[in-house]
Amino acid sequence: MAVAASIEIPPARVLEMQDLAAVLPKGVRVYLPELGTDNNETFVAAACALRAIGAEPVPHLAARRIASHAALEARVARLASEAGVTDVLVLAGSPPSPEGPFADSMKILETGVLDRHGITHIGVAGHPEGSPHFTDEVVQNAMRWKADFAMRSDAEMRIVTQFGFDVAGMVRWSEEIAASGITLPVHLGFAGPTKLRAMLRYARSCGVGPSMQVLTSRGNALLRLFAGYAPEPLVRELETALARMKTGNIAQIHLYPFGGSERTANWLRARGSWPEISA
Ligand SMILES: NC(=O)C1=CN([C@@H]2O[C@H](COP(=O)(O)OP(=O)(O)OC[C@H]3O[C@@H](n4cnc5c(N)ncnc54)[C@H](O)[C@@H]3O)[C@@H](O)[C@H]2O)C=CC1
Ligand SMILES: Nc1nc(=O)c2c([nH]1)NC[C@@H]1CN(c3ccc(C(=O)N[C@@H](CCC(=O)O)C(=O)O)cc3)CN21
Repeated sequence: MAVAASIEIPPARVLEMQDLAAVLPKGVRVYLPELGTDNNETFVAAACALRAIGAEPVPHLAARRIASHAALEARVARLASEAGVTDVLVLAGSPPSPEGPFADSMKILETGVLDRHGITHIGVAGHPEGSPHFTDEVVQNAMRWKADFAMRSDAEMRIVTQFGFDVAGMVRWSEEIAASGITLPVHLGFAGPTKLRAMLRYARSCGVGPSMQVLTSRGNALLRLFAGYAPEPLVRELETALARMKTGNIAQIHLYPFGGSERTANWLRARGSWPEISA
């Protein structure tokens, strides 16, 4: 069976899209990344547009980009009250040093602000292949902290991973965290079908490194130089693995289209990852 999928589309792009309802099915989670370029107005408008077609807006809250407690409160309050947002993804965010009082996702979670505004679902980041920005120990401690927070919190939490290309590694990592007692569902990140050049540029800027070797070793199937990058073989490989897995923590996949939102959406629909979820 086709694995279910969510998608990530920058808020400004959501507002530009001509016929959202034709591109996105009801019930699908649409993450709104914080790229440091969109203000509250744009985030709220994009979340409202998604809500209006029956999709589930999931704005990112990037800790390092939030200037103050008041700014955090204002963003969450508006998203919740004006767009009915109940689901967010809390991340460190890209800046190497914080712009305000929040250095990491934990600092946001512990404010209680999400709870106060009726956020019932929270995603946090997972890093199956580590990151050049921090050590494995740092990321493991963070994962443990997030799992402990999930036990204290009323919100339903999940792990959303950075995109990668090494499916065997992602599956192994998911099994390892389950074995270590972290029972949160995992949504595995993949780059959507897009221009090769765009995908490579983002992989570089997002610090996706080790699993890039899979791309070169798998050659033609993934990297069709003229057609671009196609994730279908990786997602097929995941579906085969899922059918055999004992731990059931891999709940779905999350797509990063990097400029190819419609293309990613059309591919997900065509492959059966987007059955229409009735309201
Ligand atoms: N959908 C998306 O946009 C995704 C983005 N990411 C990115 O992965 C990075 C890590 O984020 P999280 O796992 O949410 O971290 P986090 O906020 O959960 O923090 C975990 C630990 O890593 C440290 N840390 C995080 N970023 C750091 C950096 N740039 N330099 C040094 N230490 C750092 C924190 O201080 C903390 O100890 C962020 O840049 C985030 O934006 C990861 C997954 C998905
Ligand atoms: N460490 C890290 N930092 C990040 O900023 C980051 C990650 N990881 N992981 C993935 C997410 C998703 N990111 C992005 C980055 C750019 C666009 C973006 O600007 N898209 C435009 C232009 C695309 C193009 O290059 O053509 C769009 O219109 O979709 C979307 C998502 C950045 N993200």
